Amino acid sequence: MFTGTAECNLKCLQGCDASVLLQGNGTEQSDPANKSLGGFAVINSAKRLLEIFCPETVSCADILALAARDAVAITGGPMIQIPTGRRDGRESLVANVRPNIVDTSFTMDDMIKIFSSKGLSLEDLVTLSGAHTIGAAHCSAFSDRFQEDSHGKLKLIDSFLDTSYARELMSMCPAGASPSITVNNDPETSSAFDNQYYRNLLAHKGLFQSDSVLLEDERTREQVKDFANDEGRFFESWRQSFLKLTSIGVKTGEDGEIRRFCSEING
Ligand code: HEM
Ligand SMILES: [Ca+2]
Repeated sequence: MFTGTAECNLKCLQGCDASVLLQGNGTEQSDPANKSLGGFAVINSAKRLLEIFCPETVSCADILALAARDAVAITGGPMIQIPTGRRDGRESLVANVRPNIVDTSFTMDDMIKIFSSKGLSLEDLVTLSGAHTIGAAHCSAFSDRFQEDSHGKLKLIDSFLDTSYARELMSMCPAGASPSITVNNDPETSSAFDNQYYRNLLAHKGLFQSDSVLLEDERTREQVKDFANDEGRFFESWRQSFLKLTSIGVKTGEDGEIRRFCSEING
């Protein structure tokens, strides 16, 4: 018991306190970076059940951390025991989002800065980026890495991207495509939590610029190779980094509250 939340993607702004679940004008959900977040209904219904059987005991921050933990295990990743006892925040401000999250256009130095401000190391950055072995992304998150010329031919903007992969991405995300289209983060095994993400990086098939840079930069290249060659090493590192991620700025004691509904603070 704690005595943070895996709002993965480092959406732990004032600590992992489920602030991202709060609805209303000007909350964190109003930032475009949070537009694609989903699963709120699942968290809310878990909370509703818990309130029936065990009222005002389990925080939304714990539910979120445990859900992220379980998502990894269910898709074949390591099962990790994590402490509980996080309390929920009472504040959620859109202005706090931008300064605290990594954008896909960030350089390695930018990423290091944000990660270290949360107590996360370079090794944590490489490890936690491995979450992109599952899930999907909207075209807008990577479409600036290539262009389609007037003859429909590929023009590579980011030369670090594999040409045939870029061509595939371009055909899935043609100019003028619907903004709701999504593409798998891991083109090989998008529903399996495995080390394929790192193999993709070696093949220059990292979907986001922020993924590719992990191979490009010599400070992280060896770790990428290591994880690509040895899934056990990735999983072991994941256990440690995930535990750190879910412990960032946890509220305990008199700090925060146990929300009755995850989408709103207690009255
Ligand atoms: C290192 C900086 C990171 C950047 C720049 C980044 C960026 C992104 C972007 C742009 C998307 C696609 C969103 C969309 O278009 O819908 C995404 C998806 C995703 N990210 Fe990250 N991310 C980062 C780190 C992380 C971390 C640390 C985790 C978890 C530990 C994570 C887990 C995920 C997952 C699971 C998805 C797929 C979501 C889905 O399928 O709906 N990411 N990320
Ligand atoms: Ca995978």
